[in-house]
Amino acid sequence: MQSNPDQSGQTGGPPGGYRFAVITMSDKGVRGERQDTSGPALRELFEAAGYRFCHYALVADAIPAIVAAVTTAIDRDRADLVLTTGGTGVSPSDVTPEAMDQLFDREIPGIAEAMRAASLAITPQAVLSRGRAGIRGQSLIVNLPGSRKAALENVAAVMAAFPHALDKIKGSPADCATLSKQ
Ligand SMILES: Nc1ncnc2c1ncn2[C@@H]1O[C@H](COP(=O)(O)OP(=O)(O)OP(=O)(O)O)[C@@H](O)[C@H]1O
Ligand SMILES: Nc1nc2c(c(=O)[nH]1)N[C@H]1C(S)=C(S)[C@@H](COP(=O)(O)O)O[C@H]1N2
Repeated sequence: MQSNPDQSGQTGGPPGGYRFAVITMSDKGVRGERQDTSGPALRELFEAAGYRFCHYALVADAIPAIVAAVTTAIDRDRADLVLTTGGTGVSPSDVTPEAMDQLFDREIPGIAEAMRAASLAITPQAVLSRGRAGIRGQSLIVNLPGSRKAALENVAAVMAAFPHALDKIKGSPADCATLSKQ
C-alpha cells in the first residue's frame, strides 16, 4: 500500500493509507501495577497525524512475547508501522532491542541515531535508550522508550520521515531529491 502518490508518482503526503500498531512492553503493566499512558499517547498522536490504528498490545518484557506481539501486528493485523514503547533501557529486564534480532530483515540505524541525538538535547539519560528501528517484510518497526514523555520526545524527532520511509519500503519509485527540496 502506498500512502498518497500524486499524479506525478511522487509520494510523501499525508499518511492516511498506512496502518499502525502500538505495543507496550511493561512487566508492571502486565501485572496491573502501572497504567500504560505511553501506548494511548502514541495512538492519539498517530491518529491525529492521519494514520489508521490497527493493533494494540501490552506485553511483558520477554523476548518471545515481544516477537509474538510484533508478528501478530504485522501478519494478522497488517500493520505498516509498528511503534513499540518500553524495555529499551539497561535494566536486566529490558530486552526489546534483543527481540529485534528475531524481527528485523534490515536495520535503519539513522532513525535511532536521530532519536538519541535529539533526546540528548533534552536529557543526559537519552543515551540509556538502546532502541532500534528496522524493516520486517514491508513494515517499519520503531522502538521508543517506556515513559510517555520519552516516547513522545523520541518519536517527534523522526516521525516526519515515516511517510516517505514507508513509501520506499513498499517499493515506491518516489524521488528522494524532490522531497529533500521541501
Ligand atoms: N507504559 C508506560 N506508561 C507510562 N509510564 C511508563 C510506561 N513504561 C514505563 N514508564 C515510566 O518510565 C519509567 C522507566 O521505565 P522502565 O521500563 O525502565 O521501568 P520499569 O520499572 O522497568 O517498568 P516495567 O516493569 O513496567 O517494565 C518508569 O519508572 C515509568 O515511570
Ligand atoms: N527524549 C527522552 N529520551 C529518553 C528519556 C527521556 O526522558 N526523554 N528517558 C531516558 C531514560 S531515563 C531511559 S532509562 C531510557 C530507556 O527507557 P525504557 O527502559 O523505559 O525504554 O530512555 C531514555 N530516553
